Amino acid sequence: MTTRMTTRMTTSEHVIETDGLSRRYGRKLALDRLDLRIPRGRIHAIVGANGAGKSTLFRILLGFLAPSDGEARILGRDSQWLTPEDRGRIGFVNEEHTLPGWMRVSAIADMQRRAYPRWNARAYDEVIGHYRVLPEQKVGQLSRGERAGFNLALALAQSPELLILDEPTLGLDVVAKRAFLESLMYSNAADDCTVIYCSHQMEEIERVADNLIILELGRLMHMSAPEEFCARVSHWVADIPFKGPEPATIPGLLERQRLDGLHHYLVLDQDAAFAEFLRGAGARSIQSMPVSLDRAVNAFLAKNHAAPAAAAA
Ligand SMILES: Nc1ncnc2c1ncn2[C@@H]1O[C@H](COP(=O)(O)OP(=O)(O)OP(=O)(O)O)[C@@H](O)[C@H]1O
Repeated sequence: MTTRMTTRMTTSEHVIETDGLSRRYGRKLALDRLDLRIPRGRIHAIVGANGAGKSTLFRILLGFLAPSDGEARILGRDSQWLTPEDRGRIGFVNEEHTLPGWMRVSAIADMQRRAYPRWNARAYDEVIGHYRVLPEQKVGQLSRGERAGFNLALALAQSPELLILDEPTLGLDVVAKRAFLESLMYSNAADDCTVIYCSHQMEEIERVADNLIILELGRLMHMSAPEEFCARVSHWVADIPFKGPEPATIPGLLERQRLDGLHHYLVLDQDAAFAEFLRGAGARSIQSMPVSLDRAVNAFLAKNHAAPAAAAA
């Protein structure tokens, strides 16, 4: 009795739960004992370098791939045993925007309306209204941006509890990307569901995400509000004669550069004591400044820094 109650409570709090989730492809470990809890509500961004394991994670969560070890639950269900009803509670849009090119927009929308009992025509109209998509057009005739918008309209009209967007704007130009983000951010339907947004586009993450999840080599490296992550990374500029300190001795070093005779350091988890370190290395002047999310995440990923995961929000 107690166990069942606990299970139910956990499922209402988290849309995604993985415990020791691993996935091997031959000798390659794509997910490495991943423990991830994504709370219900809001927009969660998953970022990671190429090969970090994001697509593998989604494929397991959607039940298309089996774990090698561990467990994955989505909306409280074991991802390997999803029923059609469970799947109806999950919307999924990826970069391929795979819909039959020969079918008309109106025919697909009708088909989806019949397939999903909680079909929300207002949400569909609201999102598709951002695009110049005509009902009589065939999917194959739509531009990439229109196809992305059409997919988003279909996914949101399904009234999903969870919407997974896996690089939805890949290959779109700046105008189409903006249209996609705006139609997502201003959709009332998106307010009612938890969104998981996977992208390499940091400016998109900056605009939409309430929670930033960083994966690296199949492991959880960080999870917090984006601004909290930004606060972990600082940029220091020091006027140090000659070479400056040895990289291996610089605490938290992510990235260093020498520009116009000044030493620039991007460091992780350093406070005022870092100025002391630079002074000790012979710095005559020191300046510190905040960094953008884009720079912070890119430097973090490039460094392959083995920081412990922050506590789940
Ligand atoms: N079918 C497969 N067979 C062998 N190795 C695979 C297979 N699919 C993925 N991998 C490997 O698993 C690792 C994780 O791949 P995955 O596609 O999940 O990463 P990703 O984070 O989605 O990358 P990207 O950002 O480039 O899409 C990679 O090293 C990849 O080479």
